[in-house]
Amino acid sequence: MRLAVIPGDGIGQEVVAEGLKVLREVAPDLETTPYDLGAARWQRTGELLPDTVLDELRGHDAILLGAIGDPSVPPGILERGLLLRLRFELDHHVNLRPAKLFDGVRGPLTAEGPIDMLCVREGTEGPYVGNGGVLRKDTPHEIATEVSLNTAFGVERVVRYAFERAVARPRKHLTLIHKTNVLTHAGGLWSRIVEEVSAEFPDVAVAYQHVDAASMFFITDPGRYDVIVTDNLFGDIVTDIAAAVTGGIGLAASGNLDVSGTNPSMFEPVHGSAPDIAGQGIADPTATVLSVGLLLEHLGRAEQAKKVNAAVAFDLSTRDPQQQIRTTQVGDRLAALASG
Ligand SMILES: NC(=O)c1ccc[n+]([C@@H]2O[C@H](COP(=O)([O-])OP(=O)(O)OC[C@H]3O[C@@H](n4cnc5c(N)ncnc54)[C@H](O)[C@@H]3O)[C@@H](O)[C@H]2O)c1
Ligand SMILES: CC(C)[C@H](C(=O)O)[C@@H](O)C(=O)O
Ligand SMILES: [Mg+2]
Repeated sequence: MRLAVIPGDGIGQEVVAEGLKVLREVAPDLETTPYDLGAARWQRTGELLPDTVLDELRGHDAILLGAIGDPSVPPGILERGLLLRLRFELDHHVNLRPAKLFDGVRGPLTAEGPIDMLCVREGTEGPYVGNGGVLRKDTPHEIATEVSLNTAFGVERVVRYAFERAVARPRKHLTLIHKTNVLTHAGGLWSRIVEEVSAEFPDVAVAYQHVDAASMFFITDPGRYDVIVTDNLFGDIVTDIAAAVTGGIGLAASGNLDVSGTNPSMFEPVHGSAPDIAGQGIADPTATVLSVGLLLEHLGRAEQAKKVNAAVAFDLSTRDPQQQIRTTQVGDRLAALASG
């Protein structure tokens, strides 16, 4: 099996090195090919994602990505031209983001009790599609639009995936998060499709919350959530909140999935390139290592994934929260634990 590796920018480089350390311990047969994509390549050559590289990536079984984005590049160039282009071209319609409070991890909340949610964020539509523009530029009457695109096809496939995940979990509970009281066109489509698909999953209890109220409950009562399904932008925002309440963005893993299996799925930490700490060796690589766990699970290597997840769970249960993270030390420890 072949894995493409895109370390990308900032701490992406640092955390991917540690993710690979762990991967090599549990899956030494996985062949890895590094790809130099990101700010440095763009600065050097003006290239973001050449078509030839995209074609090569398609030939892999999966992709591991660190982070994309750099302060030296105007906002959006790398994010849209590289990261989102990968997600769109490879039809990563499910952006899967688990958020679990591991034993031994103290979140910032006073609320007690387990947190174990699985956010199914739509990945190829919504306001992310670039459907907009600017009129009367540089006048006092400038108008900017960013229109959210929601197709019945796109919503149905992500909603169906969320139900399939929910029915396989003990609580069998699914929450749709949207803003149907204001975004009535898109919200109406999402609500209707959830209702329709729910008829095929009578064992799954369905709840609905507006995204503003949900953002509050993520902090006051996160234990109420099991599986969540939501659109691309709401999903981006609530998964950073979910990460914060489960110990921080350094622990949050994700998978961008083409559920049909036509294209390679891509696994990455939820966090970005963190320019504020890049190069200091203090980024937590755990989110990347957990993303490696998701990747192995996706490739049907459940035993190897279990080793990775168990290594993280043990390490987190024994970490001293007062001690400053050293990226390479965490990676070394996780690799040693995973190999045992
Ligand atoms: N998937 C991605 O590649 C991705 C995701 C988010 C942001 N970005 C990009 O990254 C750049 C920076 O964005 P941002 O600052 O809004 O978000 P960010 O996630 O990079 O950083 C937010 C905060 O979290 C901290 N942080 C992030 N990851 C950490 C880790 N592993 N360990 C410890 N602390 C960590 C950072 O130091 C920072 O204080 C931007 O260019 C943005 O577009 C990329
Ligand atoms: C960098 C950006 C395009 C990306 C997103 O919004 O999806 C990031 O915030 C994420 O969560 O992966
Ligand atoms: Mg985000």
